[in-house]
Amino acid sequence: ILRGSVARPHLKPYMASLQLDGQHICGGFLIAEQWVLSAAHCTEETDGKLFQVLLGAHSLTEPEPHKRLYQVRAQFPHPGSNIHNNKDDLLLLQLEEKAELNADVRVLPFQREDRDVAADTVCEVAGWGTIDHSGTRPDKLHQVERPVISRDVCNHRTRHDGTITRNMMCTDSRRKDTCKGDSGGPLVCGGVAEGVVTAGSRVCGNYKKPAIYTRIAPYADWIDSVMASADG
Ligand SMILES: NCc1cccc(NC(=O)c2cccc3[nH]c(C(N)=O)cc23)c1
Repeated sequence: ILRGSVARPHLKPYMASLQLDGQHICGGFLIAEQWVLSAAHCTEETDGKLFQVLLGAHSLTEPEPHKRLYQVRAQFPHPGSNIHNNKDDLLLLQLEEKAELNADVRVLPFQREDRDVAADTVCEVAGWGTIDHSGTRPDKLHQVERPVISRDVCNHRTRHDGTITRNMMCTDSRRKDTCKGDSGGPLVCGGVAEGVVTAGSRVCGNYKKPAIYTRIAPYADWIDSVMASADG
């Protein structure tokens, strides 16, 4: 998160850190007791290894009362996701067991009504992604508020030039923005997850490249079917 602030500890109890060998790779969030939603692109450099999921954390390194690292039973990238574009950039992770819910570990509801969030709506995004252009990685969760921009503005020739589909949404990226390592985290508007951070053009903090999110509502049926099929 560029030019945001340190989040209030454990006030975003749905936040997950997807890790490999103890290193934060991507964000994610708890959508059910045994399920985390993130971005499919996060698996690009994992060489087929399964993530571990850290829940209940504010600091990535310090001991905290309800912090716990969960093993992942299975990962389900959306079948339409691919390395060449941002389409269907969603990843479902089934935890090895149900997460223990408490004050620091909570499920975040996601939007099921497929209707665009109005432009200028101020939403919030959090993550342990890089906090400056030198690529400094924070120990503590950061957050930033960003206004939604319309798909027409985001698709302007000088911005994302028509690549933003109706399954994506954008927020203004002038100065304050998401960045490397924030992918997979939720864009929260009015207490509901409306989008999932996608790296898009990988650029951070440049107003010409607004941040891109995969809208969740269009994928509610896919999410429900994967959870139902795997839960048995
Ligand atoms: N503001 C939009 C936004 C949201 C989330 C992430 C990103 N930017 C990256 O993720 C990124 C940036 C720079 C080098 C990079 N290399 C790699 C990589 N996977 O090798 C990713 C990146 C941008």
